Amino acid sequence: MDLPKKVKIVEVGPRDGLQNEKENVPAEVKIELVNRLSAAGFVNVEAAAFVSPKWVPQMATSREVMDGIARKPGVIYSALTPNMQGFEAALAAKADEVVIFGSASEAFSQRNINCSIAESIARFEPVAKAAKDNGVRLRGSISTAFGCPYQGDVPLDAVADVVARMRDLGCDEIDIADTIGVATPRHTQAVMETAIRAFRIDALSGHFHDTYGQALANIYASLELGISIFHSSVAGLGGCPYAKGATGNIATEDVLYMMNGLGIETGVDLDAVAEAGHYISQFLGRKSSSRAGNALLAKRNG
Ligand SMILES: CC(C)(COP(=O)([O-])OP(=O)([O-])OC[C@H]1O[C@@H](n2cnc3c(N)ncnc32)[C@H](O)[C@@H]1OP(=O)([O-])[O-])[C@@H](O)C(=O)NCCC(=O)NCCSC(=O)C[C@@](C)(O)CC(=O)[O-]
Repeated sequence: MDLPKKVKIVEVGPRDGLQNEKENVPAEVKIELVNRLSAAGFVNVEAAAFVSPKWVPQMATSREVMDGIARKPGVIYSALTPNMQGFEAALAAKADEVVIFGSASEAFSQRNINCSIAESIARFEPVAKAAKDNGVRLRGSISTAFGCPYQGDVPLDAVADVVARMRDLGCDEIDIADTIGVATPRHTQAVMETAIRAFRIDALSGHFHDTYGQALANIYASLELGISIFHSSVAGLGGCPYAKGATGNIATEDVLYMMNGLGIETGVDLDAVAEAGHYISQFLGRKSSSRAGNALLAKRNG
């Protein structure tokens, strides 16, 4: 199959990327980051999570962030919402899209959202209905679709089951997430083919962490199947608080460099993203983990 000519990159750095930072990242820094990212051309930026601040303290500034960003017309600003309390907060903060986040592994579901998979779907039902009633886009995210830090292997049937449940809730888009970055290309294709049998291919996305350095290869393997939505984090920020040792998402700059080389349109300005990556890395006091981002900045600086 030919590779897609155009892909959508969902920038998840301000949420997935920063949620695990030990040091408090002030709202104004997050706001500046989101503004730089929307200016760079992303049509979807994951900016907030309305979750319990006891569970994920870094996301406690989500309302401030949503209130402070300069909204660019046409950009979808997304927020995670595990339950109705989160949905009400996201609605009040004018999120364009809410994300219900479940798991293909029972053990991870318990650690991450303190309930079983079946209980999580029951919690998502009113959120999904409220999203539809209020004209808010609904995205479903499925963690540990390729492996679980607590349970190990995750069967394909378990992924198919959660994709079907998210579909039946009315999700506009469904993310297949490699939370701990263990997938390899053929495994990626097996999981994605399973998801494609249960949901529209043009609304399925790949969310790859880069723990074992496989994320770009997994994105390429997904492109070969026709998947055309991918998540990534500027400067490769991130890690999940409930997946010890897992590194960040694949760096956005690296994905853009590959897409540009393949002649696949993204609508995003790689240099502007590299600058945004430099901005947040300087704030955090460490080097960006994006190879392409670092190479571009080194070239710029002579
Ligand atoms: C789901 C809960 C809330 C259940 O947590 P719980 O303790 O079972 O919930 P509860 O309903 O019993 O409520 C307990 C307390 O939490 C409060 N609470 C309850 N809900 C909310 C809310 N929405 N916003 C703010 N506060 C809330 C509630 O008000 C109460 O406060 P208290 O009376 O004790 O003061 C909790 O487990 C939680 O917040 N977990 C957060 C998990 C999380 O954010 N994980 C990281 C994001 S997922 C991820 O990164 C993976 C992804 C998406 O990127 C894809 C991938 O790579 O895999």
